[in-house]
Amino acid sequence: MTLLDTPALGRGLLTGERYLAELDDGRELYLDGRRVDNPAEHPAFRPAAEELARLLDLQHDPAHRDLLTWQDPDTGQRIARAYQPPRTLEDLRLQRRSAEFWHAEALGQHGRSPAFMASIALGVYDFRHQLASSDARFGANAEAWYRHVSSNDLVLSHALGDPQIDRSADPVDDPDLALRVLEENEHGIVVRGAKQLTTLAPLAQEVLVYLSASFTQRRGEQFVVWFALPLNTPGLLTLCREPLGSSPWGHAHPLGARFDEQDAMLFFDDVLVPWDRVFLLRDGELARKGLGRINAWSAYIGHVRYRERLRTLLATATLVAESIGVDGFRNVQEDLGRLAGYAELTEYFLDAAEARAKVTDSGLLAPGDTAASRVWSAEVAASAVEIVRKIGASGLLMQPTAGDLANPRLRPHLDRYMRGRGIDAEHKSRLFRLAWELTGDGFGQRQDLYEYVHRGDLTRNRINIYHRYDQSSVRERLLQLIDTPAPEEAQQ
Ligand SMILES: Cc1cc2nc3c(=O)[nH]c(=O)nc-3n(C[C@H](O)[C@H](O)[C@H](O)COP(=O)(O)OP(=O)(O)OC[C@H]3O[C@@H](n4cnc5c(N)ncnc54)[C@H](O)[C@@H]3O)c2cc1C
Repeated sequence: MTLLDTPALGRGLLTGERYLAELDDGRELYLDGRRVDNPAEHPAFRPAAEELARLLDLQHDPAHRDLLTWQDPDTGQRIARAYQPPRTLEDLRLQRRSAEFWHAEALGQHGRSPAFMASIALGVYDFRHQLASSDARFGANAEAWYRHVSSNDLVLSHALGDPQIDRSADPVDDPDLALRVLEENEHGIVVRGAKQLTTLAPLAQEVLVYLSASFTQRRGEQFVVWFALPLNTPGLLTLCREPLGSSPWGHAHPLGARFDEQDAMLFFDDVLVPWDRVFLLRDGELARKGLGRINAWSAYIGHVRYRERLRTLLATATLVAESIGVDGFRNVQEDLGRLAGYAELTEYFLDAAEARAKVTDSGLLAPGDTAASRVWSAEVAASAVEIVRKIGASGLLMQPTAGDLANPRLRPHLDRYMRGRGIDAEHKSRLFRLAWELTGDGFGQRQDLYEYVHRGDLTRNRINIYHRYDQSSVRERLLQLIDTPAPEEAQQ
């Protein structure tokens, strides 16, 4: 059956159980040089997969179902809220509230929540008429794929970037530098190459492959392609990075243990992409135009997550400050105020995206573009983390392990000298380890790097804002002022 025959009713909302079972799909997944048969059963992936499963189950909880899901009036089927095509401001705000719920549960640590990727699938659906203008089949494919992923509630990942081999070279001269279309045949296109860094790929069901802005401007049209594939497609290899979620030293790594989404390199070993899964081919202009369009909702959902991450950093910094009695000092309160200001600003940006929402050519309501807020988010990310590190200082490192706390010879010393203000040594060590996970250890560093780069190249984003910002009226006024003699000059 091709995607175009996808029935209007899929298998419906995922349950945690179905999600975990479907990860056992025979995909070619590698960790540390070894093939992983089933990520849901592997100790490096299981905790994060189970956390996703727990959150997916909340969609079925009568207490949350109406917020997290939407009943499609045409089919009667419930789909995840993020897959709902929004037509009114109320629809958009419900998507925001639903994402707020998920990201509050995940403390802002899920960059690739299913909702984030669902909103990109929604963007592909919204852009279908433009895709059809390039090739009628591609518009129909985009619509069928959206129906397939939304009605089956699939967990998705996305891959945009080329492998980091030589950024000064052109793929036309060395085709390994970018994923390319090797041939077109009656079944589809055959692609060869790699994509660098696809978050959640080991725990997702499908990957959407497209291009970031700079890569759409390349010379060879064979490098311009958008498509989607299940992660168990023959010839598709997924290589994981080193896991960051577990520690040999036991207690209190609550974030890494639950939220290490994994990042992966994808190798396409002459992979056949069936025609019904191709959305765009050899059209750089359209790919460039499409990037902002298909990410309109994900930028909004991504901002909801960022707000929650800032709120988590603020609450952690406050708890740490209180636990060592520095919360009353002016300089510490100033830093906490700076963090609180960041969190508050993210809320204004979300309100602005709603206030500037526009109806697209397909009739959906897309959040307004607040590109400057995305640049700002990357700019302040490091300073938000820095505040927690500054307040926690040496305590972020020097905490007893579970073994230390269980040692009767050490324990009296720990209780006496490693307690905090009003808290015992064990609670303090758990709190500070969480703060270290957020801001210092491998997991924290990964989250920090994510914050800096995941919105795309900061330099390019700043240049884009500069180019599109309308300065004409103030320029005009300044030029008039320069050309008009000042009163004292006129009298001379
Ligand atoms: C944790 C994490 C998760 C991510 N998740 C995803 C994901 O799910 N899907 C996905 O597609 N991507 C993902 N990314 C990739 C992310 O989008 C890229 O890291 C980002 O776009 C920057 O690209 P790069 O890492 O290849 O850096 P490069 O492009 O290699 O840049 C390296 C440095 O060189 C500079 N540079 C590069 N080219 C030029 C040039 N032409 N002129 C001047 N300076 C230049 C850059 O500014 C930068 O400082 C993720 C990245 C991280 C770290």
